[in-house]
Amino acid sequence: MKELVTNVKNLRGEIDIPGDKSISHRAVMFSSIATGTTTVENFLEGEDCLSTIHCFRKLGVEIDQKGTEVTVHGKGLKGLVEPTEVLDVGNSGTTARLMMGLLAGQPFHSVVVGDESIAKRPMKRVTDPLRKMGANIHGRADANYTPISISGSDISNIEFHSPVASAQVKSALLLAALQGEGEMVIHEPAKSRDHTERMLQAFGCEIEETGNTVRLKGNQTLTGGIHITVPGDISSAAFFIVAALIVPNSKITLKKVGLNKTRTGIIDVVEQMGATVFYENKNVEGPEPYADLIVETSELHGIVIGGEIMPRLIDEIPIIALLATRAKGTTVIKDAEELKVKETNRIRTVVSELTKLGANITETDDGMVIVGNNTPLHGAEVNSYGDHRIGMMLAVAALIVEEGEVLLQNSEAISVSYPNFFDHLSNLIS
Ligand SMILES: O=C(O)C1=C[C@@H](OP(=O)(O)O)[C@@H](O)[C@H](O)C1
Ligand SMILES: C=C(OP(=O)(O)O)C(=O)O
Repeated sequence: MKELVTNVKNLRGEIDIPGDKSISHRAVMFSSIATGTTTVENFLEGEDCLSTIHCFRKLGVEIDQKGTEVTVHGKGLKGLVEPTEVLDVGNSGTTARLMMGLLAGQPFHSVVVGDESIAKRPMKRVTDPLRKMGANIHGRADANYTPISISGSDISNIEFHSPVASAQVKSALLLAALQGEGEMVIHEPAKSRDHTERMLQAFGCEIEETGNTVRLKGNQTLTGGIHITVPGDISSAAFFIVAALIVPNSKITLKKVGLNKTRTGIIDVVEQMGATVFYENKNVEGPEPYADLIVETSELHGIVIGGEIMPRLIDEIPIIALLATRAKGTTVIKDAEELKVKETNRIRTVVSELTKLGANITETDDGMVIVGNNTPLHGAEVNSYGDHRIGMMLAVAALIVEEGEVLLQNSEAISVSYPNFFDHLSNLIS
């Protein structure tokens, strides 16, 4: 149980936001299946990305990791070896699903396992289209849940209309398709993050993105020997963006935050609610643009959040819900069913834990309704339920609790995506 800092007077200073989790996973995966030695800078040392490194080591890839610097000695798509142990993805849905796509086309047997939370997360969204491409996959509930076993087979590329806007599904299919015959075409109902597409191009692959559709020809090779700079994770920055907006008299700078358009929904939302985010030192030269963000305390009003923006801010909904408790009027979050299949059912855990702190928040079938008006928050015992984003949201909520103490159970989950979160937070508190 961790006692959280409460009743903070202001936040000041700057933070180097740790590397983007989605890009760090992909940097290790794609450099492992590329030729040559690739170096990665500002890799996220969170547990999820370390799980990806462990899995690729078990597939015979030599990877040197010293803090945020990683060197991957690529094996090429045909150089991976059959693992003699299970591939443990820990708490990482991204690792599980992307690995399934890659392993579907490899000429060996492998087993993907994860923790208690992973064992409840749906894998059919990947299994079903992969089977249509010829994959041989078995697991609990017709391969919906881990442990999942995969016996590699010949892959034929298909045209697929994904029922969900999910970068994990899209990326898993692209990893299988790289090894397949013919052209793969994936249509999504809304555009999901496109880090895979950008990184495949950096490794010399040809991929076409038009609207919500991607096209990739099979039998391509990845040419490594490149250097990848991972920008700061906007999903991690989001906790400090909101903290600065809601703690009185605050002004902070968040350094080198990734600004890929498929991820910046949080900035659109805070601006629609009445805040301004200022940019400095913009860098648009590499495949992933980034800039320093300056955020200060702001007056906010409630809005409706739903539709095409959802994939652009899906991981930020817990912290947006907290922000909405500080806005004038009501905020409605809809079209957020995907939150039910994350590390926890995030609609339920956000509503239950913010209710314990005194917020006026109600669960709906596809999201939540928050009546803001600066409802005072009070002390309580709360729980992350092992979900890193719920833990960080609650630590930010505690900052504005004026009376009583806030105790957080399962705070260690935060190291999944932001191991030095509490150090960064205390650096901003004078
Ligand atoms: O591809 C990725 O790196 C991710 C995609 C999203 O999941 P879905 O693809 O399930 O929407 C996101 O929630 C997750 O944190 C990371
Ligand atoms: C949903 C998340 O990650 P994953 O799906 O990789 O477990 C997240 O980081 O919020």
